Amino acid sequence: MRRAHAVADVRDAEAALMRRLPEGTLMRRAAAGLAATCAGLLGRVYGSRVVLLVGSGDNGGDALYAGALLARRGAGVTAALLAPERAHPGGLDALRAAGGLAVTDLAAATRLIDRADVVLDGIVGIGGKGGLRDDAAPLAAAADRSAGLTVAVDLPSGIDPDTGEVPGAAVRADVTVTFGTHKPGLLVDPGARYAGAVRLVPIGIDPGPPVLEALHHSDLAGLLPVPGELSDKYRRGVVGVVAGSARYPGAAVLAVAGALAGAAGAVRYVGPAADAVVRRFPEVLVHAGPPADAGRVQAWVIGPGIGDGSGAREAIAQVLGSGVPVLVDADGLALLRDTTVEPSAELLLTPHAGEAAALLGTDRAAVEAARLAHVRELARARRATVLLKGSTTLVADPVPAPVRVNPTGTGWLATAGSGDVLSGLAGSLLAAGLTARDAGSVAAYLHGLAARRATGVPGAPITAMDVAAALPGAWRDAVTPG
Ligand SMILES: NC(=O)C1=CN([C@@H]2O[C@H](COP(=O)(O)OP(=O)(O)OC[C@H]3O[C@@H](n4cnc5c(N)ncnc54)[C@H](O)[C@@H]3O)[C@@H](O)[C@H]2O)[C@@H](O)CC1
Ligand SMILES: Nc1ncnc2c1ncn2[C@@H]1O[C@H](COP(=O)(O)OP(=O)(O)O)[C@@H](O)[C@H]1O
Ligand SMILES: [K+]
Repeated sequence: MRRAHAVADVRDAEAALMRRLPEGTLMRRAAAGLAATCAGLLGRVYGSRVVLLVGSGDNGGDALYAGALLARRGAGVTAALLAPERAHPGGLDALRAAGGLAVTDLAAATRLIDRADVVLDGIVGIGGKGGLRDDAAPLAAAADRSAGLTVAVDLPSGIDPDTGEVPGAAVRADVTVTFGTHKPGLLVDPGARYAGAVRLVPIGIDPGPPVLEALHHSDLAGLLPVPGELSDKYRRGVVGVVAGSARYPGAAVLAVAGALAGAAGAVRYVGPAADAVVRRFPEVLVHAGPPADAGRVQAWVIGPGIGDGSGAREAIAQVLGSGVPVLVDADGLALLRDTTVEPSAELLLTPHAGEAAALLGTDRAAVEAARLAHVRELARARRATVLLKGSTTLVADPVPAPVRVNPTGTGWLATAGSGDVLSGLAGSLLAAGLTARDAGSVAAYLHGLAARRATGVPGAPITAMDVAAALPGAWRDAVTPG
């Protein structure tokens, strides 16, 4: 599991450790990791051109000490000081002693950036508030234009470390070297898009419980169910899928395709698209009446393509009161707004940003700009586990717990119907006994992995059915050791 910690907890942990260590130890550890990464990126350090963007805090100090280490190995290092009178004094002395230069003329610095092999962004780190200030923004733009690599120190300056919000201009890094632990803003869009490849340099801190966690391949085997010797299809779990309509039979087929690739022993389809479903998947049990008399299921998926007619309203009331876990997606989410039935078991909602915005009474852009805040708010308000889809998929619980962030996926997943496959898959995992939190995050992981397998390298358009077809291979990948 990859974990990210709140800035306040990082600061407390750093303070606790610093009390036990000689002064400057943590900054030296950070700078050594940073310099080693830069050296690896440069290949040959001797004769290379390195520009440091140095702000007024310890983030600039890290950059200066790393610059000193590179200068000692023969790099030509120049520091552009954004706040000359407040630049880290020890770092500045170290850089000068190693033969590096410092400039305060930012126009001159911009010209150096144009020709740099590596630009180190030490403008701000976890102390940053708001977007980049006016004097720093042109340097960030120059680094973006330069053919050299931009390496962010701790995090790209201008992104909010705790949320990933990007309120103004920000540095676009190719690589981010972060210290001690990940910061949430490095894992959540839009901030994550600015971070490039993230490398973690351990500095020995223990910041306690994380606020964000990302499943790793090695976590999947422990979460995915495996049938035992005494399993039968009912013990493995039956997932009921209420999806599709005469107008949208495809949504039913896609949700069922996802459900069949999950862990349930059987899929029971309920709705008016049974013919289309059985033609494609003869193994599915079908029922044309309401969910209440469809037979036993261990979890329901309701919503894709069901519309907003009276049958759909009745169905959602029935499944919410059924006493088994329910996943609500797509049209079902709109119906949820008017439903008075209290869910009688775990509830998992799977909105995209637009659907989440409608439930929260805000607009899509607001949700996309502050995904973490909105997914938490929706989980609290609806007392449900919420899987917010999109460029960064997040899963939040209604009770305080780290939010899960999905590390897999590809932009090619933004294709019609892929969300239906995801809801079927997650529902199938719910029926197999996973909690809403695990079902949602494991489904997002496998779905993203399947999409990557389907699109290949360098990538090409894929359909939702391609994603469903790639799920068994993704599952096998995920449980293969090593
Ligand atoms: N505290 C520690 O023990 C360690 C801290 N380290 C480094 O120290 C950093 C944190 O240092 P600081 O607490 O000094 O904070 P920062 O260096 O992140 O920034 C603080 C300074 O930046 C200014 N500032 C805030 N927002 C700004 C903006 N939008 N544009 C321009 N300037 C802005 C503030 O006025 C303040 O002077 C970490 O990110 C990390 O790089 C590392 O050396 C590891 C150890
Ligand atoms: N920019 C993106 N990058 C990665 N994945 C994305 C992106 N946009 C959407 N997705 C994923 O694609 C799927 C689309 O689901 P959804 O929005 O419900 O579409 P549909 O209703 O057509 O099925 C979700 O799994 C979502 O997380
Ligand atoms: K930085």
